[in-house]
Amino acid sequence: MKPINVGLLGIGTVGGGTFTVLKRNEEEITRRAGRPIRITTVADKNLELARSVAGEGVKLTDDAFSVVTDPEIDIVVELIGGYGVARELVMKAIENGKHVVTANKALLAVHGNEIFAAAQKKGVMVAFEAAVAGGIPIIKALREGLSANRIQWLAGIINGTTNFILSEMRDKGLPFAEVLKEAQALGYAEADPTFDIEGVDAAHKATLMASIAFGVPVQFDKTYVEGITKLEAADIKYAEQLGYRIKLLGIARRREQGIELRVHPTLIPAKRLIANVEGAMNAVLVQGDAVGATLYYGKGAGAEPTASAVIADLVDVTRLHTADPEHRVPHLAFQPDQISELPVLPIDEVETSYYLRLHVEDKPGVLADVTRILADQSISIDAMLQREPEEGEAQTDIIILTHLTIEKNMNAAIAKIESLDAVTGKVVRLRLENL
Ligand SMILES: NC(=O)C1=CN([C@@H]2O[C@H](COP(=O)(O)OP(=O)(O)OC[C@H]3O[C@@H](n4cnc5c(N)ncnc54)[C@H](OP(=O)(O)O)[C@@H]3O)[C@@H](O)[C@H]2O)C=CC1
Ligand SMILES: N[C@@H](CC=O)C(=O)O
Ligand code: NA
Repeated sequence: MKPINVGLLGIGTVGGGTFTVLKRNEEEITRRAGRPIRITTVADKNLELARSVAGEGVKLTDDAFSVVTDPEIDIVVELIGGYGVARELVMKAIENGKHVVTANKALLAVHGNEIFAAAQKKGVMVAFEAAVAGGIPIIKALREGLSANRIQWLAGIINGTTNFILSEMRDKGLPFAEVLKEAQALGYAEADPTFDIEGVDAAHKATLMASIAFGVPVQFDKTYVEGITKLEAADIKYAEQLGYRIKLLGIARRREQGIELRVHPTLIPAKRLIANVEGAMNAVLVQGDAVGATLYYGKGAGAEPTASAVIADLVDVTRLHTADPEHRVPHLAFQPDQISELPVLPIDEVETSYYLRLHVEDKPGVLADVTRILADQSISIDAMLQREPEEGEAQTDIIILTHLTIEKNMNAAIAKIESLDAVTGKVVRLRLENL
């Protein structure tokens, strides 16, 4: 059968992995797709590197635009990354009637509405399994496997770099900067690693999952984002003492008034499966009304795990490209004319439990003042831990875990607690989910 022709843009970590796996498993992939999938052209800025990965028999160019306009190319695989040239290339590819496969979550989280609308109009597919949780087929699960369900919430460890950093810091006591360098060397980190450590990459992925789960437009600008750079070793230690682990979670939850969409370090009970996801591994929990809780676990970054998702998309697109565009699974799972208006709630309206660390003077009455302030905001306490002050020490830490409350009530309580004379410095506040 006539091969389907693929143009690959960017032969770095994921592009290289895609090339290797496609070649290694060529026979099985062909049998699954129904026809050979051939990368006929590769565009990369570094032609020497491209030649060393692609070998002979593949056309090489440093002009990616010549690939997206090439009439011989059926599918464009965009693995350059970023919002700049990648956006122009994807839009141009769509304009030229090419299907697109991309791992670029940043691009889709920011420009997804425009890109999916253009693809829909042109009758082409934009497939992006690799963009969320790398090799884990979470897009497939959300778009197709769980289509009978009203999805209530999802929560995931969806950034391998930060999970790797948190694991190595906790288990080996290594410093942040050293572990980040290792994550970069292993190919996990984004070109700009602040995207990883400041939670932006996880927010891109959470944004995409929320749109598919709830049938709302892609709204990265409404997502609350907090990374791991302000996390302190003391809080990781106190959390452990109270039976919790801290993970950077992407959370999307349906509430009556709207959708919670947030990324932040989160305390999770240490016994839960998701609390034990270590290193660069990813895991996503999805709660559907019919199926209950489901958990997806695997490698969320790295050359071949991500290539696994890119190639699965290539197989899907190869199978479906002759199908009537109206009868394909919609990009965001719901029919485009039935996208919901349900708003994304501001962080002030989010409902969660909290971990608070207060640095206080060790004198009578402080605790009574703090508990009164919390009670005034209708916040009830679940657990408390007070560190015994060392010999001669005048100050100590109090750790408080609360039951569910609304973020704005917690903000008001924290402001009042910080104004107490006996409380020094800022109150450390982390969110806690009893998933
Ligand atoms: N690495 C991972 O584990 C994962 C990555 N992703 C996503 O996959 C995409 C690719 O990531 P990754 O492979 O890690 O990135 P790399 O930086 O390793 O690869 C990108 C490649 O594209 C090349 N490139 C840059 N600009 C152009 C251009 N204008 N024309 C042609 N080639 C160009 C780069 O060349 P040069 O180096 O010379 O600039 C490089 O070889 C990103 O969107 C990323 O977010 C998704 C999941 C996991
Ligand atoms: N930088 C990302 C790569 C995959 O999306 C991560 O660390 O998870
Ligand atoms: Na995936």
